[in-house]
Amino acid sequence: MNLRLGTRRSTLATTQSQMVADACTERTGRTVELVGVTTFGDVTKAHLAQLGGTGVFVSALRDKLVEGEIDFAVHSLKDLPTKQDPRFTLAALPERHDHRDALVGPHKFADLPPGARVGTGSPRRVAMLSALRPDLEYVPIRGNADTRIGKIAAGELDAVVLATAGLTRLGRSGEIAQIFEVEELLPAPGQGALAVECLAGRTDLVELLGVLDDPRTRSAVTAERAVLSALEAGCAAPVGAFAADDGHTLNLTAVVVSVDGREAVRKSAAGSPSEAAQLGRLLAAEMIAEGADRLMGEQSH
Ligand SMILES: NCc1[nH]cc(CCC(=O)O)c1CC(=O)O
Repeated sequence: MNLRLGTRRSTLATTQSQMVADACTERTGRTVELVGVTTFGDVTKAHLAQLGGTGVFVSALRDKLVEGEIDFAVHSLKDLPTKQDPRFTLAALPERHDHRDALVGPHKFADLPPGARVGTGSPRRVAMLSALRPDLEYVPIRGNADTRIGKIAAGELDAVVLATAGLTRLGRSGEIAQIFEVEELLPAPGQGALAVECLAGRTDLVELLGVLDDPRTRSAVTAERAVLSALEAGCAAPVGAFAADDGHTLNLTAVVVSVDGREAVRKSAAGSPSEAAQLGRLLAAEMIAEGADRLMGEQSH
């Protein structure tokens, strides 16, 4: 019997889901059918920061898992709330794509003239880019990559900032003017990684889908998300984190930035990949001791 894979209907989401479906068929021999699901995040026009950013793209897919209308779902990991929901399990975290953020538009970031308009819906991107170029105008935008990039041609914006992974999956990496290095712009925790989720009780599926899991991706994003969770920050908070697992050591860096980009608490730590969650929690505790929660607190009201 076909496996039913639930996916948001955006081009990026269906492209990502089809990639997972193809890998699943290739490795298990099972046929996978994509089932489109509309989520609240897809239909609301509100800015993510107003929505809190967490779960608006996820809950409708999870409802379909519970109702048995789909067997598993593919999310962008960075859209998945860090709060554990015991009904579900991450059966696989496939090998991560590029984790970095990209600038789309005719100019490199340093060449944008003062006052140039840069479109992004992410408080994290605004805070970190403001630290580099406080003289630019950061414009909140919503919608899919096509809509956002279209605003440049329409003359509404001079540039937009999007995830490299999303652009690459959409076949639009040719439009990237610059990829920001993590030293300039630390990515969202889990950015570039996909999450293959099913009901925790479906042990048959957990085992079958486990063939798609990449252990180094899992340890890295586990540490990144542990930082986010320990800071009690949502997906829309100005928190960046990136970890790399070379097979022996997990190297983690995280930052909390004030909205205006003027203050930041940035720290790094290294540890065993098998203790990724603890590494993230310990680093978050050190960051809070250095005032990260004060910066976080400023966001909350
Ligand atoms: N809801 C936004 C979102 N969620 C995941 C991605 C990119 C793909 C990824 O991180 O895997 C994006 C778009 C963006 O940040 O440009």
